[in-house]
Amino acid sequence: MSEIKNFTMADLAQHSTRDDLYLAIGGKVYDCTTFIDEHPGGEEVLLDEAGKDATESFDDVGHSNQARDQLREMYVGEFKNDNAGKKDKPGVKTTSKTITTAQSLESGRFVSWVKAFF
Ligand code: HEM
Repeated sequence: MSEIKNFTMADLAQHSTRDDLYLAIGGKVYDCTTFIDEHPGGEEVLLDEAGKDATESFDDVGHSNQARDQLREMYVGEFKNDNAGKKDKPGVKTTSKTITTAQSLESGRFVSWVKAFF
């Protein structure tokens, strides 16, 4: 009966319109459809974040405790970010690969310079 619904990134993205607007904040998913007209910060910012993880933008504003309390009424489930971590890893790999390639290029050049000299 009171089973908790889990939302993946893809599930959340299904609710990204003005008439069906979910946001993920702090690992929880909220149905903000009716709240959109009441938001003191306007509808535009909510529409921008619709169907996404809005944790950062929500925190950046420094919302009051009253704002956080309002969230409770909109709770619909837990956010299971299946993309967590995946985003960063390729970037890190690329960087270290670039450095390695650059370094080996450098030493390669140095070796041929030494060979040419002698
Ligand atoms: C369902 C989620 C949200 C709730 C319940 C909520 C609630 C509120 C409340 C009650 C205020 C008045 C000030 C305060 O009490 O802190 C406010 C202001 C504001 N909110 Fe939200 N908010 C939500 C999501 C967002 C998001 C995702 C953004 C994205 C940037 C945002 C941007 C703002 C801004 C810019 C203001 C300041 C408006 C002003 O001072 O002129 N809010 N919000």
